[in-house]
Amino acid sequence: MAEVTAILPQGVGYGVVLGVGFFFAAFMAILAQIQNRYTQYSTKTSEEFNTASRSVKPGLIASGIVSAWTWAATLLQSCTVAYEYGVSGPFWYASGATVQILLFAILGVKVKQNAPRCHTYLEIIYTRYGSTAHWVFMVFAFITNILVGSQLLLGGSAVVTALTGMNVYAAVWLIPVGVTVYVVLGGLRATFLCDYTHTFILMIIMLYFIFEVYASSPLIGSPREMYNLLKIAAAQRPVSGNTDGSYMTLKSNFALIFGVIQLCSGSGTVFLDQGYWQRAIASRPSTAVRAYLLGGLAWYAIPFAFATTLGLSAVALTGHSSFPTYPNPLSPSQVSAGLAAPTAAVALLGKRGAAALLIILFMAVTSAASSEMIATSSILTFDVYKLHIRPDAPPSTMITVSHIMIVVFAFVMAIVASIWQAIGIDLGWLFLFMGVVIGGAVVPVALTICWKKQTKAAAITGAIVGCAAGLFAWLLTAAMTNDGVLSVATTGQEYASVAGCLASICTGGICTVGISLWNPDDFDWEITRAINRVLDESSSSSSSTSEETARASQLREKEKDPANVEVREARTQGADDAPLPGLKFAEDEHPDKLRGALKFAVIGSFSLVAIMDIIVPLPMFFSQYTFSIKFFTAWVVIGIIWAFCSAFVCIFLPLIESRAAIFEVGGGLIRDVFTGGRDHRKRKVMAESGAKGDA
Ligand SMILES: NC(N)=O
Repeated sequence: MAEVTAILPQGVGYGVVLGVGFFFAAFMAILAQIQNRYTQYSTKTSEEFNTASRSVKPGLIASGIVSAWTWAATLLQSCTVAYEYGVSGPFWYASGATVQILLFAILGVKVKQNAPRCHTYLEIIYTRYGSTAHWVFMVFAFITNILVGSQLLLGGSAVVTALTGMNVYAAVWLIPVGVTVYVVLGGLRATFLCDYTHTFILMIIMLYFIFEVYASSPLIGSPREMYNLLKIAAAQRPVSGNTDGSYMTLKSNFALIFGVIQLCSGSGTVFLDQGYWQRAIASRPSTAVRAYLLGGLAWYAIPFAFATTLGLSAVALTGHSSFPTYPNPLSPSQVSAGLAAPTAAVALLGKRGAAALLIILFMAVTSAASSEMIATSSILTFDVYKLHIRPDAPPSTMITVSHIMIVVFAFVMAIVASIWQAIGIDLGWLFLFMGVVIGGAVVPVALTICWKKQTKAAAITGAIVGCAAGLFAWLLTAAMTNDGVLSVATTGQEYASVAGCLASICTGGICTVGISLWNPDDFDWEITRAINRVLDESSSSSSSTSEETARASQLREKEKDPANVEVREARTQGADDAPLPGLKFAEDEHPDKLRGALKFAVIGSFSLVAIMDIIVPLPMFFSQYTFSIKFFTAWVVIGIIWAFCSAFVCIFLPLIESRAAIFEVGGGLIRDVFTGGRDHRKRKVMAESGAKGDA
C-alpha cells in the first residue's frame, strides 16, 4: 500500500490545532465581554448560557445548524462516497442527511407549542414519562453525543496526521482544548457567534476549492475536463453496481444503500442530539421553522458541492503523477479513513491545498464539537444534576456545573476517540455503525412531543427493542454475507449496516406505535407546557445573584418602552434567571398562534424531502440515466449556485438581521472610547439602584 506522506511540517499541525484553537478562545473571551457589557444578555446567567435567552434570530440559528451539522465526515465521508460511487455519492450524502434537519422544523414548532420553557428534550420525557424513561433516553442521548463527538475527533485527527505527520493521539487530545476554553467562556450565544465565524471561513475555502477545480486548475479547470477524466477513470476502475461502471450516473446500487443508511443514521444523530433541540429552544418561537428550513437547505450545499468538487477530483486525478499515492489508487483502508479529500487537495494545489483542507476541516470539527459539548453539558446539568442530584441548585451553581460538564465531556470525547483509534475503528466504520445503535429511539423521542397517545411503556419498549433488533440484524447480516466471519471489516460493510439501521428505526417505530394504539394514552400538553413555569415564577427571590437582580431591573426599565417588544418577549420566555412573577405566554408563543407555523413546517419539510429523496433521484435511478456532458455541466453549475446561496444565508443573513444589535454594541463601544467608560458605569449604577428599590 502506498503511504500518503505528510506534505506539511508537524509544526503546522500543532500550529493549527493549538494556535487557531486559542485564537478562537481569545476571540470568544472578547465576544463574551462585549455581550455582557453592551447587551442585556449576560453569559453569567444559566438561562443565557444554555438557551441564549430563547431569542436568537433565524439567520444565526440557521448558521448554527449548518455549523453543528457540518462534521469532519460531511467533508471527508462525502468525498469518500464520491470516490467510491461517483456523482451519486455526494447526492445521497446531502439528500440523505438534509431530511432530518428539514423535518426537525416540525419538532421545533412542537417544542415551542408543548414545552416552551424546557432546557432539554429529556426534561419533556421526564415530565411525561417519569424517571425510568428519563434514564433510558438519557443513555441514548449520551451514546449519540459520544459517538458524534468521538467521530469528529477521529476524522479530524486522521487528516491532521496524514497531512502534517502530527502524532494522531496528540491531535485527538489537543483538538478539543481550544474548543473547551471558548465554550466555557461564551456559552450558547457566543458559541453561535463563533460558529458563525467558523462557517464563514468554511464557506470561503469551499468556494476556493470549487473555483480552483472547475475554473482555474491546470489539471482539471472545467466541468468538461472533469467529465472526460471521469470517463477515463470509469474505463480503468469501473464502479460495481453503477450503469456501465460509470461515475456519472444516479443508478448506483451502493450509493442508494448508502443513502438509506444516511437517512436512518442521520435521523438518530439529529433527533437524539440535544444540540438540535437546543437550537430550537434558543430560537424565537415564530421563526424556528424558517431557521430549520433555511439551515437544512444551506447545509445541503456543503457535502454536495464540496464532494462533487474534491471527491470527484480524487477520482479524476488518481492516475496523475501529482496524486499522493500515484501510481496506485487509494487503498480501501485509506478510503475508509477519509483520505480521498486531502489527497485530492494535495494533487490539485500541493501545500496550499493541504493547508486549505487542514483549516476547513479544523473549522468543521471545532464548531461541531462545540455544539456537542454545550449540548451534553446541558443534559448533565439540567437532567442529571438538577433533576436527580440537587433540585434546589441556585443559578450560580448551575452555571459552574455547566462549565465543569463541558470539561468532563471534552475528556470523554478524547478518551473514546483514542479507544477507537487503538482498536482500529476508523471514521467510515463509525459512520455506518451509528444508526444501528441509536435508531430505535428516534420515533419514540419524536412522538413524545408530537403524539398524545404514545404511552410510557411504548416509548421505552420501542427504544430498547429497536436497538436490540438493529444490533441483531447488523451482526446477522455481516455473518451471513461473509461465511460467518465477524470482524471490523465485515461489520463495516454496507449491507450489514443498512440491515441494522432499518431494523433499528423501523422496529422502534412499529413497537412504539403498536403498543400505544393497543392501549392509548390521552396526554394533557398543559403538563409539559408547565415545565419550568413554576421555577420562572418563583425564582426572583433568594436564589438570584445580585447581578441577575440588577439585570432583571434593567429589563423592567427597557420593558416599559413600548418600542421594546424584543425585551418583553425575552422576559416572558424566561430570558433571565430572575424574571418577574406572573409570566404569560408571549404573543407569538401561544400554542394557537403557532398552528400556522406548524402547517408551514409540515408542508415545507415534506415537500422538500419528497423532491430531494424521491422525485429527483428515483426516476434517474430506474431509467439508468448516464449524464451527458451538458447535464453534468448543469449539475455542477447548480451545485455552485447552491453554494453561493448557502454562503449568503450563513454569512450575510445573520448580519442583516442583527444590524440593530451590531449598531447597539458599536454605539456602546464608541461611547466608551469617548467617555472612558464613565457613561457605562453610570448606567450600571442606575440599574443596580433600581434593582435595590424593587427588592
Ligand atoms: N452531519 C452529517 N451527517 O454529515
